[in-house]
Amino acid sequence: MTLVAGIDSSTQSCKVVVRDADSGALVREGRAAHPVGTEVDPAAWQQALDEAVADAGGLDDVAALAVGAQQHGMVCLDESGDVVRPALLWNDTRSAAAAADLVSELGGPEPWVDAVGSVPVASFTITKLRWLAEHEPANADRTAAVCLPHDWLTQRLTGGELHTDRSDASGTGYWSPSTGAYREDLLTLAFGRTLRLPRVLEPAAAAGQFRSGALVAAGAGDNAAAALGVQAEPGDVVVSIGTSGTAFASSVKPAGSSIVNGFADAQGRFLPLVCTLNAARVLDATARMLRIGVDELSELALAAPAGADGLVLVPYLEGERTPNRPDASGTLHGLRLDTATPAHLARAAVEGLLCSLADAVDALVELGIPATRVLIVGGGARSEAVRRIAPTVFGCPVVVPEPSEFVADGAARQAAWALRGQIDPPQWSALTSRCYQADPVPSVRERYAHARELVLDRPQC
Ligand SMILES: Nc1ncnc2c1ncn2[C@@H]1O[C@H](COP(=O)(O)OP(=O)(O)O)[C@@H](O)[C@H]1O
Ligand SMILES: O=C(CO)[C@@H](O)[C@H](O)COP(=O)(O)O
Repeated sequence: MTLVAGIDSSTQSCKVVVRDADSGALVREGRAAHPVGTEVDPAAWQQALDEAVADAGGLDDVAALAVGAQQHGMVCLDESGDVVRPALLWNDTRSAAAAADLVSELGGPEPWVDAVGSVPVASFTITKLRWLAEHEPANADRTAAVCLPHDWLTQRLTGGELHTDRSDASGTGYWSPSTGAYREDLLTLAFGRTLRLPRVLEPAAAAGQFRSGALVAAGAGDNAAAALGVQAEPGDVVVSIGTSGTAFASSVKPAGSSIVNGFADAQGRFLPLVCTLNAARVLDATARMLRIGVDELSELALAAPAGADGLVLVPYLEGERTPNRPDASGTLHGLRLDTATPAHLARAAVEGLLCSLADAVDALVELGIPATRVLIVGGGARSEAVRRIAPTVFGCPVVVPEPSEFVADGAARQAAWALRGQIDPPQWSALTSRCYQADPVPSVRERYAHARELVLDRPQC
């Protein structure tokens, strides 16, 4: 049996899967936690990767591997390749003002969509570089190269040059998915000068070799890797409920708007995507407030009536990216004596999270992306309440594949593809999934849409 490994270095943890290159069957897996926070020393990712690899029984017997990782994070390197400062992650909103400045300096949102497929918000690397130039000039001066989490880890595995792939390059704000070229003029606009950038590899290319001799494939941003992992079909919109909430679909043409990020995918196509900052951790936070676990939260939510008798949670607990409200806070509307119960709060949390993701799916549909099926993946998809309430909010049946580490799975599938050198990725066994159906309850989204406009920004401290 030929083995391949896939790595998911995501916001909260690092996961490793080892699979059969031909059938995709899972052979073994491992994981390790990442530090909390939106600013992380990349050495912590390396340490978690080493622990997760050990937990997965090592990689000595794999023939190829690839890294999927959280998108956008800014890893600055000096002339010797050493890290200049802790990486700023995709969910760090300190560069929100820099993002607004950059949008206006280029003449508004449309020129950005034309140039790089997306309008940069605080998540995008380019806005973090502007922030660095403005707030930490000494660190900016020391910076000779910039790369993303998957690029950095890939380089640590190969010991060679910096490489990236189309999907992660498309989240920087200085690479165009339409032309496949860097926009060093935009990097210069943001940072004042250009920097050494990773070489952008085609989907099935190799970045180098691991110390064991195994092939290291190009890797990808985590959402593009998940798209490879779920083997989505045309008409499928994938909704991922991890630390971030994302809705995305594969597209043969580039597609972006002021709300939809026009990313590239990991198969030579495109991946229009909408991302929110608040997803599975909305459930974690609500469970914490109620002093219960997420399984009990799910039971409570299912015990309350649809619409929670008018209690609405707008879940902007980390500010928000879509809509672009970096300073917003979460808000609870409709509190009355009868709705002041744990079950109502649990229901409002699940419905609020799902309403924000239904808005994300709508933004894709408005751009002409077909949504025949909605597939739900990510840690939050393990919640029975999420699965059963989702069709009432989305207004359509939802398909939930048997839980798996889809980002790591997609990275493993890419590794098998690069190893075999075929035109298309290998077709692995179809996923087992379950379809959830329920009557839509449109009033839930209507009330949420009203409440969404009423959130307050966090007070300045
Ligand atoms: N049964 C569950 N119900 C609700 N949330 C869950 C459940 N299992 C895991 N989670 C949540 O999923 C999140 C992790 O999901 P994951 O997709 O691995 O995130 P990421 O890739 O961003 O690190 C955590 O916040 C965790 O609490
Ligand atoms: O910023 C985005 C997508 O644009 C996020 O989806 C990150 O890629 C983080 O992903 P998770 O850790 O939540 O999987």
